[in-house]
Amino acid sequence: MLLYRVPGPTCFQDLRRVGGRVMETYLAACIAYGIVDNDQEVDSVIEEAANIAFGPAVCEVFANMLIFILRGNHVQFWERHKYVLCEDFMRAAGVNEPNGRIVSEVLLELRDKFERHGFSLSKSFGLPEPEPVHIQSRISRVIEHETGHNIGELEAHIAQTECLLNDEQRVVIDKVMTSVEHGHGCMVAIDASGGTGKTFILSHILNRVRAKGKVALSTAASGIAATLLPKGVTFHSRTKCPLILTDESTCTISENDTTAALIRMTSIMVVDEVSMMDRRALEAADRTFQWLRGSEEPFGGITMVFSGDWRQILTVVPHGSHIDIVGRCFKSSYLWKKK
Ligand SMILES: Nc1ncnc2c1ncn2[C@@H]1O[C@H](COP(=O)(O)OP(=O)(O)OP(=O)(O)O)[C@@H](O)[C@H]1O
Repeated sequence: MLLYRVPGPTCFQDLRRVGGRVMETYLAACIAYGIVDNDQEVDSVIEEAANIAFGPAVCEVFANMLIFILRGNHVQFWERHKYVLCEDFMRAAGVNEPNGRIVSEVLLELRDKFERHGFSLSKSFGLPEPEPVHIQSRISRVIEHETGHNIGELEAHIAQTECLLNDEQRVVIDKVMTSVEHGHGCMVAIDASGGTGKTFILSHILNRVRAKGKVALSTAASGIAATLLPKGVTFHSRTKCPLILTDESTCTISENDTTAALIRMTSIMVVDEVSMMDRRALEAADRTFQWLRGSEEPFGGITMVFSGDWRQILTVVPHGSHIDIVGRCFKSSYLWKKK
């Protein structure tokens, strides 16, 4: 709303500037401009969101309200909208009233969103923390998703692709499997032209590691690339890597959350289309994994497989020169010098 009203803002503070005075909140700026009448408008945003979106998306709107708009009255705001936030989770669980588990599910959802921006449920907003028993059950579900594979199906798939592999593909797979089996924590990069079988190799490796009962995380730089990998998700979603990066960034994973538990159990992580990624995202993951796993090895000793084609799209650096773009690519990361 403010972007429509404020001409030529160059920073977020400009959006809150009304007649030379910087208002404390975006809501106060909206009220001063007469765009919204009062706090009730904020309530109606949540109600409107609940009519057109589902659970996690409504939680996203609620979290953004707390982070960017509301100043104070967070607990009352939570109490007023708790039921609406729980509705979708209640439907999924087949219950009519929000119970402890449902409320904890919503709080966990909100906690993830707050942590992405460096906030916490209780310290920043005074909201209750999810009950430990429900945190544990969520951890078990996520871990079950990453470990509960149909071994028979995996083995059949491995047998089918094993005989198709060419010599070059076998060299890469052997190197990676040796690292996983002996816990070497190697960093392996596959750089080859489009259509030469990079994703094919990654899928084969993932299947082989999973068939051995180990945790193999499959990620890619983009959502589309992630759909081509078995149980693939985006790198940002799996590692909770921030969107705005600096050379000191870390991922917003807290010591006791679900992702932390999963990272500690992980033997291998693959990252497809790495050529499109900002090296600082991978360096943030490196720092975070080292801390979570208490190891100074790159990525805390997890075997990492990076795949990409540097002849295709590279990292986007707005208004950047060739030197800036090359400097942001993962090829320029200090991580390669360490290993
Ligand atoms: N050894 C192989 N035997 C049979 N088919 C293969 C082999 N290696 C790759 N393929 C097939 O080749 C096609 C292209 O492979 P793939 O998608 O893995 O390439 P890619 O290098 O990841 O491409 P891009 O860079 O465009 O993502 C796929 O259909 C894959 O199944």
